[in-house]
Amino acid sequence: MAKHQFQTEIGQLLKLMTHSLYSNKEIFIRELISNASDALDKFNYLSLTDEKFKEENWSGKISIKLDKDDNSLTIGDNGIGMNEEDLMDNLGTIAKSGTKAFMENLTGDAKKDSNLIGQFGVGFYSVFMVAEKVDVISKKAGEEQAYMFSTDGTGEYEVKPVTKDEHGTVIYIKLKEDEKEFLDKWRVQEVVKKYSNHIAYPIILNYTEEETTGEGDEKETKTVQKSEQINEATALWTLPKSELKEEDYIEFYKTISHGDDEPLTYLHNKVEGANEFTTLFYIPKKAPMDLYRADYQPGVKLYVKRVFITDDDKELLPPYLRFVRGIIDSEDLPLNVSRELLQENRILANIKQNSVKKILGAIKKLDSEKMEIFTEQYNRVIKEGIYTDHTNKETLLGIVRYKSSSEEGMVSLDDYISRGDSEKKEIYYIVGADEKVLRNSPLLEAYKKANIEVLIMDDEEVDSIVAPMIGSYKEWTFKDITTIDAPDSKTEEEKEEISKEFKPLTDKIKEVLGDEVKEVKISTRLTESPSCVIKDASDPMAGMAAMFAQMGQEMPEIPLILEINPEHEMIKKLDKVEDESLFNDLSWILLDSAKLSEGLEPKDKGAFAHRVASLATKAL
Ligand SMILES: Nc1ncnc2c1ncn2[C@@H]1O[C@H](COP(=O)(O)OP(=O)(O)OP(=O)(O)O)[C@@H](O)[C@H]1O
Repeated sequence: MAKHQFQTEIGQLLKLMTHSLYSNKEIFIRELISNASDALDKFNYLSLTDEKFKEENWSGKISIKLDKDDNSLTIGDNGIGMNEEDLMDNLGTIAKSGTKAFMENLTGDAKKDSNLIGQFGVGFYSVFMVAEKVDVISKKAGEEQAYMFSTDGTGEYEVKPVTKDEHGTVIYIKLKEDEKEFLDKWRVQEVVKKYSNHIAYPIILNYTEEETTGEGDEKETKTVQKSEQINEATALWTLPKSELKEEDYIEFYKTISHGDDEPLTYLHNKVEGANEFTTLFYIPKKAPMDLYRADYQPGVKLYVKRVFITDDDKELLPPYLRFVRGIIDSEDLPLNVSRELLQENRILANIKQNSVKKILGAIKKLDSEKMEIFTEQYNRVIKEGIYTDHTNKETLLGIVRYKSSSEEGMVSLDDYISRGDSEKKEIYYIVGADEKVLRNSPLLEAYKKANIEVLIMDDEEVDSIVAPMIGSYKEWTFKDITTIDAPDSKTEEEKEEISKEFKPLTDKIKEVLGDEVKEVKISTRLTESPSCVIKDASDPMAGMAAMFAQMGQEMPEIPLILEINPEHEMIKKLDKVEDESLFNDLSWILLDSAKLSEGLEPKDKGAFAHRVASLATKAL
């Protein structure tokens, strides 16, 4: 018999499970039933679409057997089953994306780790919280040979051929001494009812009971085998909303998410008419671990008339809604709809469109406390949606939140608008990587002085691409404050006059800085700082910067314009400096310190430091 080593990550996971960081041991039943139900779904589909698997009288069921004498619990299904390779691939390794990240996040802090496990969903391995030894006996539908996968959860497993009549899987669990509660009929029934009541297949509990018959001398006690169905066996989403309680939805969510968290919100809709379908969607409280992985696992399952079709179609919802979990069940799609052609299917396109509207509607309706959680977890993917989903852009703009120069926390665009100038209808923003740098940017000074709110977009990677293409929201135009004239109270004539007055000075600074700046001009946007740099919005490259960033290429250098504050002491004095080398040093310092305030680097950091030191010495 071949012995195999578990993949390293599984070894770690098993250790965690056997030491049971997870307070909720009963969930192993939920996980095994959920796997059985998936296996039944898969066979059900085959039996309806593939001649080879059309069996007379097949009806999927899950059985649970309790054996007190043997101290064991067995869970079986007559589903798709696994062959030798499947057993090793599915149970001996974890292919699931995000596993590595999950393992890396483990800290050894039991409380934190158990939360993480809840989020990760441990599936089959949860059995090791209660098992001393596990045998998985399985026969794949359409194949002759059955196999047994055995392990005691200590790092090794064995696989050997065995005999088994029916296709499907039987999991024999030898319970640890102190886990006898799971041999109790009532306890198991309670757990099944709690989590798996609405699994679509019947769950049959087999157990023994002492039965006494007769009276007096005739009295006889016998152990009798009993068998009863302990769940409702109706898919939850097929039931009318009026029959379902919040806790039903929550427990069902735990089953499909394999976690212990409650969802942030859920929405259940039955659509009737030309196209009939039911959707049940959940928004998790915590973003899935693989949210930013290209190989993320989609969270929505497609059913056709209650027959499972796929859980691996990334097109059921737009990619930016990849955090949504749930079910789409269509009455109109053909059962044998080709999975490759799903994308082009008009019925499905219609369902998708409707689903997106419903999901976004539900998000918009979240109360402020839940919205805060939502923003924390999903703001970034909502921005992705703004960029990619033109149909729903306006709704998504109603959901996205930004930091603000005048308000605490995250603000909505609607709130911004309610505080803004309804004549001008402009939404001001500044993008950069560092919130602190942005908040202290000299470019903000004039806005602060004029009491104008500016959105602080500090998720540069995303915002620098998304913000410039927003255009407008509710007819309010987005304006990047680094590329527009600042608000001020001076008239054009006044500005011209000051510019003229300072022209000799700005010309002289430009001469010193040469090609480092495109232009030096007088600023009306500054109140406290002597200078600032802005990007030249008229440069064709400025408009293309977002495109470069999106293609993952380095941004082309956009020429900078140096603006100086004519009211500032330094500028007033600089106008009178006659010492040429001092004038040069001060000109460079004006530019380099302005760059630093915007999070940009001086061209020659050494020279900058040297100039500052030499000036400081002079000042002493
Ligand atoms: N009863 C079963 N019948 C057939 N295949 C099974 C059965 N139980 C498990 N498997 C296979 O083993 C794989 C691993 O199961 P496991 O519960 O660890 O993870 P999962 O179900 O894929 O993930 P998650 O539990 O997070 O959904 C399953 O994807 C499935 O292919």
